[in-house]
Amino acid sequence: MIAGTLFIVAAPSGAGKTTLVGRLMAEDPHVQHSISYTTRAPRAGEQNGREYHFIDVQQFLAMRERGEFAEWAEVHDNFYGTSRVWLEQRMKEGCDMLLEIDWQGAQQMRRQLPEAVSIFILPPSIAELERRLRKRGSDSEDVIARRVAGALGEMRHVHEFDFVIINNDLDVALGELKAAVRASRLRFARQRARHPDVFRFLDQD
Ligand SMILES: Nc1nc2c(ncn2[C@@H]2O[C@H](COP(=O)(O)OP(=O)(O)O)[C@@H](O)[C@H]2O)c(=O)[nH]1
Ligand SMILES: Nc1ncnc2c1ncn2[C@@H]1O[C@H](COP(=O)(O)OP(=O)(O)O)[C@@H](O)[C@H]1O
Repeated sequence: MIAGTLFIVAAPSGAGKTTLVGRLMAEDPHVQHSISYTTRAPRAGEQNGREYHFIDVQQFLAMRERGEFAEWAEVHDNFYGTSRVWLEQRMKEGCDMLLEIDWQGAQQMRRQLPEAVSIFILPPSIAELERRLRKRGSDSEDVIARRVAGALGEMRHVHEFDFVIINNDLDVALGELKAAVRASRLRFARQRARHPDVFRFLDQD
């Protein structure tokens, strides 16, 4: 059976995960980014089907009801979810998949695929996190305040992750992310050879 590795990247809003993942994808053609569904409004410059599939709450709840999400969560008053069909299809084809999801989604994915590799990105400090959210210029003051207030609660889940990367210097953090991906691929290939039964998630129809 051919199966890819599942990478989960989580971080508080503003830590730099989108920037880091974007750089990783540009350099590593073997990893595919799953495009989540969200009820959040698109930011300036975001395109439907590129950063996210933007849908309304009714559509999201209907998809959730039909079991179409491999995982979903409510984060900062918006719903986010990963398409189950898309994820399973790509992984069965042998693609390495990367999910940029929050800690709640990470917990749900680990229950289904304990071999998933999870990476948590930390900002150097809360003050720097706030500066980065301001610098990004995509959110109102009210939204920034809510994201900063939520960051500590999200960071309490850091110990649940396999790798922790502090995104202080971007190039250093990218190097660590690439090293984590490389190490996990090797470990995953060895595990898969020894314990094919643990990949039952990929065998479900
Ligand atoms: N559980 C889950 N969380 C998601 C998903 N997509 C995005 N998120 C998380 O939702 C949070 C907010 O994302 P977003 O609105 O894009 O803001 P940003 O993190 O500041 O770029 C982040 O923690 C994301 O990782 C998803 O499909 N599932
Ligand atoms: N290492 C870094 N040093 C300084 N600024 C950074 C760094 N990494 C990301 N940023 C900037 O911080 C802001 C938030 O980054 P982003 O990738 O959107 O975060 P997230 O996806 O985690 O919310 C962006 O303006 C980005 O350019």
